[in-house]
Amino acid sequence: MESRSKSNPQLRRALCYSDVNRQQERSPSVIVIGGGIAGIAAARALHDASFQVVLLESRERLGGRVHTDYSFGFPVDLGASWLHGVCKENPLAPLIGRLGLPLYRTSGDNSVLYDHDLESYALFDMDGNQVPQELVTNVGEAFEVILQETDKVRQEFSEDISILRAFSIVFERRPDLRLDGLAHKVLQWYLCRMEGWFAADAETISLKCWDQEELLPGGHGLMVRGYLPVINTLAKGIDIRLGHRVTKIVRRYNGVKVTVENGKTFVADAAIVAVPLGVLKAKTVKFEPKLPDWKEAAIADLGVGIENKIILHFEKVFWPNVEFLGVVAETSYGCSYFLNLHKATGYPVLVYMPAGQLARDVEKMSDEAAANFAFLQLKKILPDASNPIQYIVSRWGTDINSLGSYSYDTVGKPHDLYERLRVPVDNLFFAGEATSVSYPGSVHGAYSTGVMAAEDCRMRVLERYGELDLFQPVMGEEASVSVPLLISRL
Ligand SMILES: Cc1cc2nc3c(=O)[nH]c(=O)nc-3n(C[C@H](O)[C@H](O)[C@H](O)COP(=O)(O)OP(=O)(O)OC[C@H]3O[C@@H](n4cnc5c(N)ncnc54)[C@H](O)[C@@H]3O)c2cc1C
Repeated sequence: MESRSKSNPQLRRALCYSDVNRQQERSPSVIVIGGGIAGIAAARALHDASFQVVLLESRERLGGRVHTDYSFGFPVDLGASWLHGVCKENPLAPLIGRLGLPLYRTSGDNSVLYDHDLESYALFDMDGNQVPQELVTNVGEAFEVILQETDKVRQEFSEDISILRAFSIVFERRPDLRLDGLAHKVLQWYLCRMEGWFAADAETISLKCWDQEELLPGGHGLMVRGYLPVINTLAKGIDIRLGHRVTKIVRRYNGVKVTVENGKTFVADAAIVAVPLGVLKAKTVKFEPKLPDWKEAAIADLGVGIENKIILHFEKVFWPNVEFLGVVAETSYGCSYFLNLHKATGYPVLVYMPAGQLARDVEKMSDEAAANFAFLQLKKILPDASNPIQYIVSRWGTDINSLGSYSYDTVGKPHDLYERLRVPVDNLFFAGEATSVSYPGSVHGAYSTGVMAAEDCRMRVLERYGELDLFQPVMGEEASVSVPLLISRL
């Protein structure tokens, strides 16, 4: 047979063709739904493990809640912009290091409360007077004591309550911790930043669970050139279909059938569902048979918060040379936060970041009104501020591709919801930030869930094929190459 094929090129071609065909028939296949960091990480891993992979993404762009915009002529992130955990243990560190992407560290602290070091705090009252640094530091320390006291409340109460309720119990018990005047407003600002971390208001954040996520060492670093290069690198060579909004996922014992908006269908051995929690909550993707009750309950019970960015581009810098400008107020709702991108990138840009109810209210405005609103907050502290020359407004809460910014624990719901969201259902695997038990609401957490779902899927599919040793493990050489991170503080 072999010698015959050598002597007859036509027959040899035919054999090769049928070999390829057979190989392709045998090659396990997976559909990845959602082209955010989690979906792309899963697709990359399975592609590298010789699976046939197709990734279906509803938008006309990749990245999801990683969205680097270049319309100002330089990169600005409308979604994620920090690497939380600037250290080699961060699962994204090898890739960021290899790409030589610089990071600007805003904080060396590993807490969820401080994404900026205390010395870079520049807070102002509504009249534009800067709050003395000593007061900012003292109130910061008082805030930590209050949180320690809330821990005692947590131990005593069998039922979960909100962070806000816990604060008022602490103030009833420890009147000495109550602050007045300017100090009270600074405290509200700290609360406002805490709400920003969860993208939710203090009256909805769970006292039992607020500090359950893990924090990597190394503090918080801004991706100076934006997050998109990470997405683009991971996506290289993958069969990606943009503008493919999935509407239905049918699972059978021998595979899955996925339907997109225009009626086109895709079949494969398994699927990885990496759409946001907000999209799952909205039930715009139908599952057949329906998802088990425990999965549906987890989708319903886990919270999804809103944080937005209003990015203001000015002709030149007219603000103080600090990492951020904060406006303190009587309530956390009234406080403001402007990230000074000029510090990290050299471009004259301020990013206003409302969260929770304020973010929801700002989303009801037109882009122009939202940009004006942000500018008015700035005018309160810098009356001579010149008008922005350009602006961009994000709408993560109402965008049908996200329907929220990131997940958080709401009052009275168990912390194991993240795990329940992750657990596969037959040949459906789940990935995305809301399935990350250790690092929910983050890019590196979402990335890890993609890699993990890919590994679970690979094992499951290959067990069925009975060919476990034929394919490479999903974590290939990339993970082992270590290049140090480029970290700066200008
Ligand atoms: C304003 C903001 C600031 C943030 N800041 C930070 C930060 O500084 N650092 C950090 O670590 N994290 C941050 N995060 C969180 C981080 O961005 C997310 O945790 C992470 O990007 C989520 O990735 P994902 O893959 O789980 O989801 P996504 O990125 O949302 O990906 C899901 C994908 O599914 C697609 N999709 C939706 N519906 C369908 C459908 N029916 N069919 C097909 N595709 C569909 C979406 O278009 C999207 O591309 C921030 C988020 C926001 C919104």
